[in-house]
Amino acid sequence: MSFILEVKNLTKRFGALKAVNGLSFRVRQGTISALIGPNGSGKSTTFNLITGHLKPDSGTILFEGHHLEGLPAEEIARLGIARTFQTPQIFTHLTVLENVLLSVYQRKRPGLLSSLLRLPNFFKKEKEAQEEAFVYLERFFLADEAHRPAEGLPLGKLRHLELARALALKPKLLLLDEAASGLDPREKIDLAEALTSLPQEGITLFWVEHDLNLLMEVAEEVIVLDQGEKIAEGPPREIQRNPRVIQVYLGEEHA
Ligand SMILES: Nc1ncnc2c1ncn2[C@@H]1O[C@H](COP(=O)(O)OP(=O)(O)OP(=O)(O)O)[C@@H](O)[C@H]1O
Repeated sequence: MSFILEVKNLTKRFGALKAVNGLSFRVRQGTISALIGPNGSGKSTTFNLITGHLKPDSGTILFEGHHLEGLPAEEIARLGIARTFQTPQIFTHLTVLENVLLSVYQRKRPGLLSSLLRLPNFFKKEKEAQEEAFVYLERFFLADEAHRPAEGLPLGKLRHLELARALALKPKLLLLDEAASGLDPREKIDLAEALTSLPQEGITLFWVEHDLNLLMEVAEEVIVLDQGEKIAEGPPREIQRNPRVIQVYLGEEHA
């Protein structure tokens, strides 16, 4: 199996702090891989470097052989990387359906002229886009809420909506930044069920999550960070009994 993402010697400093320090790892295509570590260990910074929201000081990031370092976030998204955020990024003044439609349009980029003139082709494309958006809404249990404003949705629904938006971009790699945070146990199970089938559809998941029990259930490979450095990597069963990982997490509990 090939690697969809290869990170080598990645470093990001904020002043004197090395938030990510000489980090190297690879993510296999078609898997669920997890990135874990205590608070402040560099997980979100790593995600931000991969998606172009931050520029690395040094190191390389290869996505399907393309160098990502230095590329703008929009270009990286176009190559096939989508993400979700710790705080869901939703257009609250738009309806649930419109939020997902934006992603569908972003991918399809219908001809501007045909949209402006509302040519017959425009209405056909509009209908197709709506049908497509509903596929994602149904997948994340949002079809009944399609026409209500996103504002006021409970957190669980907002997380689902953000996932629907991300998947409507048809990414090859989806980075999940605490997608289960704030969800109740039932919602977490629904979320895990909706996400674990994605690798069979060719979508690779790279997942940061504080709920380690959830990740250990779904991930095939786990990378562990501490103070910006990789301290362990391997299948969940090995990671759970790795003395260094246990020490770091015990240290966090007693902090
Ligand atoms: N924009 C920034 N400016 C300055 N320091 C930052 C910035 N972003 C992150 N940091 C610092 O870099 C370190 C790594 O932060 P990061 O958010 O990547 O960790 P994390 O593992 O995602 O943490 P958490 O689990 O709490 O979300 C922390 O010490 C943090 O305070």
